Amino acid sequence: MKNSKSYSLLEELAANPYDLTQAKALEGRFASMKASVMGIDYVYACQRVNDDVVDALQKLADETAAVSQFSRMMGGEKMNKIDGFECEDRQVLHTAMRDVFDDLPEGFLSDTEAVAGAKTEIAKLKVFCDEIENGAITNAKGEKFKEMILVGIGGSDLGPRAVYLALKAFAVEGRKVHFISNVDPDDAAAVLKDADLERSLVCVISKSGSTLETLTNETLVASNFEAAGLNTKDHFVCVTGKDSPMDNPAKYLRSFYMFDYVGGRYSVTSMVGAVMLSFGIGFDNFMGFLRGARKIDLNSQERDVRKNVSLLMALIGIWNRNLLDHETLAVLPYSQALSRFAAHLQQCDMESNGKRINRQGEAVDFATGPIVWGEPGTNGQHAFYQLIHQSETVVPCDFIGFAKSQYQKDLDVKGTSSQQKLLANLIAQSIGLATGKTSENPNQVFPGNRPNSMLFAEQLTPEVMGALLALYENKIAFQGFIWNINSFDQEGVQLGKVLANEIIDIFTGKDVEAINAKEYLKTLGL
Ligand SMILES: O=P(O)(O)OC[C@H]1O[C@H](O)[C@H](O)[C@@H](O)[C@@H]1O
Repeated sequence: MKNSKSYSLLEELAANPYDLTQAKALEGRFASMKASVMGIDYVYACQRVNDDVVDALQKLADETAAVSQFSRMMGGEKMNKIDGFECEDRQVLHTAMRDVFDDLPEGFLSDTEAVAGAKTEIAKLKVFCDEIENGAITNAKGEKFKEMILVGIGGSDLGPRAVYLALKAFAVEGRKVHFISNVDPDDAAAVLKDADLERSLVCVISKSGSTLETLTNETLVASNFEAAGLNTKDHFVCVTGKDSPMDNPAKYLRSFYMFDYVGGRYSVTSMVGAVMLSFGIGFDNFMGFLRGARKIDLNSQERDVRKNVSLLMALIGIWNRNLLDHETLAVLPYSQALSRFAAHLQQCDMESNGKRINRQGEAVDFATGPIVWGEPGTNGQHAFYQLIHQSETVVPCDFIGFAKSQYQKDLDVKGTSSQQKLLANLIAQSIGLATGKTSENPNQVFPGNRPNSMLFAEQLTPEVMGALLALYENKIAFQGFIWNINSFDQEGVQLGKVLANEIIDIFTGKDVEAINAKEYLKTLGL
């Protein structure tokens, strides 16, 4: 990236980034610095960019062939690899999971085998949902199921949970979904205390079929069902990779499949999200969610960065990370329903781009993925906005807002509705962070030039949620393409697993060296 002509131009422009604090700095920018897709507006007027910077970012995208790499990814080229070294050497085809709408315009051609696999699983799921709905599948007493317990962790929990909470307003009447992810026994105990096991399905999700936490929790939950005299075969469904250690249809009421070319953190639009979401919000709403994601995949094929929203988000992120040297990204949804969206993006972004070597196995000499964090507004304003306004650390922010609430239950208090109060705070924060404020009192100076963007839609519907998810998934992929790193493996999680297994061996009395662990355990009295 750094040896491209466009990068040198960007470095020159970064020497004097647009000053958002100057008088009338924002005038006329909101309309001109806006890219829209599917009724979602991406407003970047409060970023420290001008047209010259955006033109240079376009050149960077072109020089690094970002959009053509995206099409090669969709077409099935093995993008998950490191040349010359042992690696996963896999295709990356999460976009094929939503390329299932024959009425949507043909974009880049998706890998046909992956699309066929997605359609097969979706058809299987539709039958399952109908059988649950019409009572063809019930518990031993002939009662319909009304709860589902999802057992999974990482990509088998974070994305599904974030999307379910985001769309809980569209929940099927009378149905509830619970989540068990942590191996901490209290996580399962709290759910099992509340759930009505007799009326519950359990959806065990593990792509590898070998994740310690999930296998442990499956056994723990199964023991509770058995203790209640319930046959797990009547209640447990499974989502795993074909032929994984968990692939055992005889053991489950139903088995659904995900594929090795769908990374865990990109798997919400595969059966990993589908089974629980279709139960929780209904199959049609799940398909609406998929449709929104597909429409973004089509928009992500635009070569013009002023029209390709996820590419524009990626490039502005690179401008902030590499040219302005800002280390983190705060995702601040002014929507309580998106309470776990930043948590999902932590895995999707940081597990994808928290890398230090490029796709040729060489150390990179620039920063890569940002530290992603965030909480819904207005709550965050009462927690960490002091730092983002006045500390020396500049935190670029992604605001997310909606004109209408999901439930449309509101009340005018002192002349404004709660939604209006929410939006007033959202827009005030975006402007305040950008323009800052001078004062004679040094303690009341707001330096401003805190870059931020706004993603804004009419309402958080299943389709808009699918679009939001894909905007960030595709942004992350574009950044990896431009940085020339492999965004699709996760070697960094292996060391912890190996060390944990060594300590588990100590607990089981096996004779292992593990000097550090033994001294640590002794110090802690364990
Ligand atoms: O779905 P599983 O195979 O159980 O994996 C669950 C998670 O395990 C690890 O943490 C991986 O780094 C994640 O990418 C994955 O989502």
